[in-house]
Amino acid sequence: MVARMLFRAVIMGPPGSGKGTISDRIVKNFALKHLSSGDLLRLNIQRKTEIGVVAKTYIDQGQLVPDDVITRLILQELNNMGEQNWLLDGFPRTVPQAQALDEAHHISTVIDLNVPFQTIKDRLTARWIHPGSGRVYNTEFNPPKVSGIDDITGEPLVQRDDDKPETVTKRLKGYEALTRPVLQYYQNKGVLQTFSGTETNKIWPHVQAFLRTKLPEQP
Ligand SMILES: Nc1nc2c(ncn2[C@@H]2O[C@H](COP(=O)(O)OP(=O)(O)O)[C@@H](O)[C@H]2O)c(=O)[nH]1
Ligand SMILES: Nc1ncnc2c1ncn2[C@@H]1O[C@H](COP(=O)(O)OP(=O)(O)O)[C@@H](O)[C@H]1O
Repeated sequence: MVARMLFRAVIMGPPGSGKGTISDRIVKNFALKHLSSGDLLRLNIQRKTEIGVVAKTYIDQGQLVPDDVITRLILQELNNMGEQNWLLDGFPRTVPQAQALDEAHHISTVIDLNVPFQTIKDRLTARWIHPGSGRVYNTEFNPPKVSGIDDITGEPLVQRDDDKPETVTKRLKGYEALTRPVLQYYQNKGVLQTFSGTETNKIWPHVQAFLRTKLPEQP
């Protein structure tokens, strides 16, 4: 029997580069499961789990959560997902995380969103999220139908504590120091696909065309 090739992909890019927005479009067009480390951490914070309490102290400071904490959380979640195609968003963010992921799974594709930092700073102050689902809005780019209210549930939207301008600057510095080397790591493995631009609507068709070469599109 021939084993079915599973699609195991990662989407990377600085905070606010559009990983969540593009992941949503990917999930709507292709059959795969999306796992966002940020959403998972925020869920743990909301539920006040042990991991959530620890993670919050780092996230609110604009720092990365320690490698061992996030790696355990994500690898466990991937195990629960079993034999499915998946897209990991926000993990790995350091070389040790990428190495730990490699030991557990073969990653065939890494989508890198290369968006200039100035573009990002402007976007993040206008970001609003629905904490229950992780749905993301932007007061300019994709505003909710009713200001401050989630389109689907009617529940209130919130701004993320870590989207304050000074915290965003810290997160971007952390990205340069700790996450940029991960791009090199995947480049060396020959799996990195970089998509550059300042607008999601212009980047998305290129990502979609690329994925069509890898996965069947859903009707
Ligand atoms: N102005 C503008 N905002 C965008 C664009 N693409 C995404 N956004 C918004 O920018 C913010 C960051 O996007 P998100 O997908 O959350 O990025 P992530 O942090 O990489 O997951 C959100 O508020 C999005 O709605 C775009 O092309 N233009
Ligand atoms: N792989 C990870 N390693 C360490 N910390 C993480 C990781 N993923 C998320 N975090 C923490 O959660 C915060 C929010 O993550 P995320 O929602 O992915 O941010 P963004 O979408 O803006 O890049 C990060 O700033 C970081 O503190």
